[in-house]
Amino acid sequence: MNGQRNARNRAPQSRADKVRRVAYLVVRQVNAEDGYANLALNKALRDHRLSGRDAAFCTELVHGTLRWQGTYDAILARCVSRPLADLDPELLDLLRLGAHQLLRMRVDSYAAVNEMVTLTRTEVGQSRSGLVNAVLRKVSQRTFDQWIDSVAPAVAEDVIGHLEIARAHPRWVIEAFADALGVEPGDSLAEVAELLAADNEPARVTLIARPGLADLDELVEAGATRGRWSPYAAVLQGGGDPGRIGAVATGRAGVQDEGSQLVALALAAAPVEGEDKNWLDLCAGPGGKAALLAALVSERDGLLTAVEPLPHRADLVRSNLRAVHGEHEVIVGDGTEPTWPEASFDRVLADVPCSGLGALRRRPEARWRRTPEDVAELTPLQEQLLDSAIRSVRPGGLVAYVTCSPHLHETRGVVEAVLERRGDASLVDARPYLPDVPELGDGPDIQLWPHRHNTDAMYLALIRRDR
Ligand SMILES: C[S@@+](CC[C@H](N)C(=O)[O-])C[C@H]1O[C@@H](n2cnc3c(N)ncnc32)[C@H](O)[C@@H]1O
Repeated sequence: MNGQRNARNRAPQSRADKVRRVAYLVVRQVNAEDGYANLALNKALRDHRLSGRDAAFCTELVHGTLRWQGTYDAILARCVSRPLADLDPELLDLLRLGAHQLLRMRVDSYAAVNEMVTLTRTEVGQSRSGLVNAVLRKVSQRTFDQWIDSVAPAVAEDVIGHLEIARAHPRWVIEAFADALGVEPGDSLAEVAELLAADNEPARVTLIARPGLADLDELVEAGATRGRWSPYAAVLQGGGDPGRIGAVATGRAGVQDEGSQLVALALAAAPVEGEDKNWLDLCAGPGGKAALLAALVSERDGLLTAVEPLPHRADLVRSNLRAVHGEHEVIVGDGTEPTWPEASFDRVLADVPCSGLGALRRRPEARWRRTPEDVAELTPLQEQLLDSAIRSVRPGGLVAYVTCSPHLHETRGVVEAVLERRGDASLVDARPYLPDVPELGDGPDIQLWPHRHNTDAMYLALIRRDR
């Protein structure tokens, strides 16, 4: 134990050593404490003052290792003589980091093995470095594709089992995606495979020039390129810190996936008869869609009410709304227990808490952490929130039910159950309100996809309250 503590205090040898050590500490934190990779990584980059190429290398190490964890575990299981569950978790994370460098990064094998052996020595002790050396040397003897051929089931025997390893997604997630894409038993899974590949690419940083507050040209001048369908979207090619752009720093612009912009724009574009000044965002935190809706309703001389139960997320909503004209209200409260009279609003957004299976590009660890039970636990709340949204809208008004998950239990399952139970609201075809966006499906609802639209897999159902 003392040896370990002393070893930990030893200063890392070189720059590359230092970056690998930071990546190891982040992966450890994520796996040991159920941490969020993005939060832990950003903090570590700041604390250790890593920037530029070092930050990029560290990010790829952390994100890649976590994203491909299931695949690396299948490969490592072939290279370690005992069950992986019997290894110290620290050692397993070091091996995963080594496997990622050897199989999916252009790191020289000799350097990758040596650096990981040195890191093992300083982080867990000399006695384990021999095992890391031996295992990583075995890993380095094959390419990624050769390992997949060796450890994944053959496509002809078990195509989902093959994708599970070759594309690093749990079986239940692949099955849920296949269902949502309408794949029938016996159909090809080629499109599912495309989707899984898209999930393994980091998402681009997309910005929004909030309507009436910032001009898209401002973002373009700062190096972004125009989005494809949202008139307010711009993509920061090559990433970079959006906070350096003045319009983002002041809240006139923000960071928001184009899919997230599109579903809010569809809600705003669909016609309602009569007054159109009171809009509600029932699940508002952190406030990306709230800021867009508030900017749009301000242009109609109306106001947005935003509801969020978690105080720190309600603060984020306030911050996102800070540049928008008008006295928009943020209520810290539970959307299932309205403090406002029934039928108070002309338009309501219910962007409900969900499994997030549509945003796996952004959260590298999430796919291994989520379970089918999470989905089952969320659907009653999703139904209550949709029910509350319909109660809150006036007859003739519109509700947008939105998830960043394509899982059918969270999307159509919830909508069908609530509409059937209530009997006073009906689906509106949402597709005409995103006229330029291709491949929206058979309607009346809309499902966006990373592999088709290069957005998160956002789902939208537009619902009109009939009476
Ligand atoms: C998918 S996020 C919303 C994202 C947001 N619309 C945006 O674009 O930034 C769902 C939000 O619902 C909140 N939430 C959870 N339970 C809720 C409840 N009972 N009523 C209202 N909001 C709830 C969560 O805290 C979370 O902030």
